[in-house]
Amino acid sequence: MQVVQDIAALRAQLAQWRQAGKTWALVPTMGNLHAGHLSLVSLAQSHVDYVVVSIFVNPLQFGEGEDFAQYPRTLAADCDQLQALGCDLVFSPSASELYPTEGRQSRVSADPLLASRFEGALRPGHFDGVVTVVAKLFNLVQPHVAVFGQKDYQQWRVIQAMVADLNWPIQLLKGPIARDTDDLALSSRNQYLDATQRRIAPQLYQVLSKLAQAIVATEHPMISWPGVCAKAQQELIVAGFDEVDYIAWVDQQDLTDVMDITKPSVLLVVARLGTTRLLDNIEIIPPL
Ligand SMILES: Nc1ncnc2c1ncn2[C@@H]1O[C@H](COP(=O)(O)OP(=O)(O)OP(=O)(O)O)[C@@H](O)[C@H]1O
Ligand SMILES: CC(C)(CO)[C@@H](O)C(=O)[O-]
Ligand code: BAL
Repeated sequence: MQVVQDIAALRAQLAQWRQAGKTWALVPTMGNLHAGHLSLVSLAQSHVDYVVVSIFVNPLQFGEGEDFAQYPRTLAADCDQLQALGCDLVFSPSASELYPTEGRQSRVSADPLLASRFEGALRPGHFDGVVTVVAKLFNLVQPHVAVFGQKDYQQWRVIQAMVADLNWPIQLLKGPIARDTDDLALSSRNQYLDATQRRIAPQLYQVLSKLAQAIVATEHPMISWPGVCAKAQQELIVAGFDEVDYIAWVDQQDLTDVMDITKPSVLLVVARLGTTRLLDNIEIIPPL
C-alpha cells in the first residue's frame, strides 16, 4: 500500500493505473478509522480493481468553535488498518497541499434545498466545505466509483446531488451504517463520550427504531407523527441526552417532510450528550 502526501505522487500512480486500463474507487474520510470506514473500503473493493482512501481533516467544513483542532488524527494506526484490509493507496495531504492559496479559495456551493436544513442549519457553511473538498478530491483522484456512508445521510444526498448536477461520471455507492455491539452507530466522535455518556448513547438507536416501527404500524402516520415525534424526543431526554437537535421524517430524495410511507423516506435524528453530537437514521421503505 502506498501512502502519498503530495498531489504529484498521487497523479503518477493514477497515470499507471489508467495506462493499465484499471478501475479505482475513492473512499473519502477524515481518518481515525473504525469498522464503519473499513466496511466502505470493502464495499469499494468489490466494485473496482484498486481502492484509494483519502484522509484529510478538512478545515473548510468546520465552523467557529467546532472541534477542528481536537479532531483525532491517527494516521499511522489508520494506515495499519488499511494495509491489513488490502487498500491500495492512501492520500493524506497536508492542508497547504490541498489549499495552497492563503486567504482565498474558490468554493463549490451545495444545493441549498438539500443543504439548508438539519446539519446545514446548525453548522452554517458546513456543506459548502464538504462539497468543495469532495469536488477537489474527485478532480484529483478521478475515481470510477466513490463510496460514502449512510450514517451522514444529508451529506450523502448533498454529494449525490452535486455529482449529478455537475455531471461527474462517477458511480456513487452508499455503505450501510456499521454499529457497535449495542447498536450505537460507529463514529470517530464517539470517543469524546465519557463512560456515563457512552452508556446512554445506544438509546438513540433504540428510540429511533421504536419511532420507525410506530410509523410503519400506523394506518395514518401523518396524524400521529407530531405526537410520536414529541414522545421520542422526551424519551431521549429522559434517557439522559442533554439536547435533541432534531428528529425529522423526510423524503429520501429531496429531504422534505413526508407524512406517509408511500415513498422511500428516512428518519433522521441528532441528539447531544454534553457537547458531542450523535447522528443516526433509519430508512423506511414503502410496503409492496
Ligand atoms: N458507522 C458508520 N458506518 C458506515 N459508514 C460510516 C460510519 N461512520 C462514518 N461513516 C462514513 O465514513 C466516511 C468518512 O466519515 P468520517 O471520517 O467523518 O467518520 P465519522 O466516524 O463519521 O466521523 P465523525 O465522528 O467526524 O462524524 C463518511 O462517508 C461517513 O458517512
Ligand atoms: C466526506 C468527508 C470526508 C469530506 O471531508 C467528510 O465530510 C466525512 O468524513 O464525512
Ligand atoms: N462525518 C461528517 C463530517 C463532519 O462532521 O464534519
